[in-house]
This record gives sequence, structure tokens and C-alpha cells, in this order.
Amino acid sequence: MVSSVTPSLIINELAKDLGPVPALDNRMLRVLESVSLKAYPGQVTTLLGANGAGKSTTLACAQGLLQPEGGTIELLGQNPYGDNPELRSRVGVMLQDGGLPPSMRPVPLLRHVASLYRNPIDIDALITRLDLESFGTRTIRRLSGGQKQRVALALALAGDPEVVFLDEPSAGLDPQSRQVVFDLIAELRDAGKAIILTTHLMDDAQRLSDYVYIIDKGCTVAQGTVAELTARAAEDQDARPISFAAPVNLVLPEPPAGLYLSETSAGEYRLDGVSSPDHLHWLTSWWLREGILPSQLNLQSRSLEDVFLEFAQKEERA
Ligand SMILES: Nc1ncnc2c1ncn2[C@@H]1O[C@H](COP(=O)(O)OP(=O)(O)OP(=O)(O)O)[C@@H](O)[C@H]1O
Repeated sequence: MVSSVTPSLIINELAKDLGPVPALDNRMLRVLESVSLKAYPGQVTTLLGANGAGKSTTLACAQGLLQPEGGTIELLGQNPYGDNPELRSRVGVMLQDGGLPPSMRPVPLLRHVASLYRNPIDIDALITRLDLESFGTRTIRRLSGGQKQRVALALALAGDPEVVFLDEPSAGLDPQSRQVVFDLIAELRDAGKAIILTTHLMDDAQRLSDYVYIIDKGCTVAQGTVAELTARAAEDQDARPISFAAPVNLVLPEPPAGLYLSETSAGEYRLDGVSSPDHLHWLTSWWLREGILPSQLNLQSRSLEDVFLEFAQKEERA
């Protein structure tokens, strides 16, 4: 990414050991080998990776909660590890497990936390936005997973931070709350905050991210905007998939040599290996013959999920 703006977070070749692990004779496990990334103000930077890839550990190091074994981290120009209240007041953190005090009620807790900051966010607006009043009389231990997520997000934003770390912000949310959280993240980005989030949900990454880092087995294995990552790699320019939606369980004809036609999920079809207009013609001829009118047709490049799976397959083959 070319930018004259100073990154809010720079991570360079981060390495981290965790443990001791009983299964390894109580030796430490290297969970981060080499993670490098930059996050800019006014952008959503996403760490995308499978379960256990090292996303949360990367965030914990970036937030100064864990001291790395190798590499460097600059958060707002400073080393985040150690006692630095001035730096902490400029950073908001939403942890995956919440870390919320179970016997507190959400709204008083939020007001209390906001009062600890010099320039807190407009708390009333945030409470309304995340609809915290609707369960405000309950203690945190009685909240559902999605309600706890909303409280954790509100707490991360209480101090009106410049940098916001969100670990799996949409986990456990119903579609409506998910949309509220997505809109809020977009607004924070537009207000110039640097948002660093983790997810293993491709849809979320695709919808939210300005820039994506794919983390696999403790290493950064790919990076780019969603458009860059999903653009055809030069070597497979001439083998793109076509996907379409049509009635379920169609009887699939045998495609020409080099093509592969499949029903990937109920009513979702995919023709792989398309490299010429003839191939599209073959597809539409089949539809014409059988009277099939697809409800959706996608001739675009790969999805982020395709990219991600390609990396996972490369790893397995290696
Ligand atoms: N205290 C620990 N001791 C030993 N290993 C640990 C410890 N904490 C985490 N790990 C391991 O480190 C690896 C990375 O974990 P991490 O939580 O960073 O992954 P993640 O990408 O955030 O995964 P998820 O999407 O499931 O949250 C995993 O293999 C995990 O089992």
C-alpha cells in the first residue's frame, strides 16, 4: 500500500512463544513465526486466518499485553509493552472473551469507564446506537453472547480512541446487531480511526476491510486490498470460475475438456477452468436447451474465500 500517512501500527517480523505445553514436554510453542503488517488511520485493517492461526496472539502483542520473543512493534510510534497510560488512553481494545466484570450492569459500567478518560466519546449516543438500554438492568453474567459483544464494543470505544482493536467483533451477533456493528466500524473508519480487526469470516473481511493480511501458522502469507487479493494471479489469468444460482439438483451435463461443473451448495453452481467465450457459450447453450434461467450469474474474479483456501491448500501440499 502506498501512503504518505504515518501508520498507526507497524509490526515487523513478530515472533512469539506461548506455553509451556504439556504435549511438548512442557516446552514453549512458537505460535508466531513472522507476522508483519501496517495499519493506517482511516482504514479497516483485517487479520484473516483460520482458527489457531495466531490472530489473537498478534493483537495481544500489538496491544502490549504480551512481550514478543522477536520482531518489533510500534503503536502510535511507541513500544506498546510496559506501563504507558498516555498510550493506553489512545487505544481501544475489544477482547474475544470479553473480559467483562460479570456482576456489573452494562450502562453504569460504561459510564464509569468513560469517566476515567479525559475526552470520552458521546456515551448516550453510543448507548442508543448499540441499544444497550434494552438489557441495561441485567448484570453482565445474565447477558447473551451477542449482548456481551455489544457491551465489549462500547467499552472499547468509551475513550474515543485513535486506534481500535476488535477481536472477532461480529462473533455471535444476530444479523441486525451485526449490521449495527458493521455500520459503526465504517463510521469509526470515516472518522479517521485506525481499526484493526480479526476474523475468520470471509464475508465480514470482504465487506469491511480496506486492507487484509492473511495469517497462517503464525506467518503473514498474503496481503492486499480485497480487490488485489481476489484479482487473478498472472499465472491463472486464463482459468477463471463462473458461478451462478439456479434451481437445486440440476442434472449436470458433461462439460468440454478442461472445464469442471459442480453444484457447490444447494442451488449454487460453479464452472471452473473457463478460458474462452466458447466456454460461456457452452454454458448458456445448456441453459437454453433445458430452459434454465439463473437467478444470479457471477463472472468476476475469485472471492476472498477462494484466495484463502488456495493458501491453505498450498500449505497442505508443502
Ligand atoms: N497459553 C497458551 N499456551 C500454548 N499455546 C497457546 C496458548 N494460547 C494460545 N495458544 C496457541 O497459539 C496458537 C494461536 O492462537 P490464537 O488465539 O492467536 O489464534 P487465532 O488465530 O486468534 O485463532 P481463533 O480464530 O480460533 O481465535 C493456537 O494454536 C493456540 O492453541
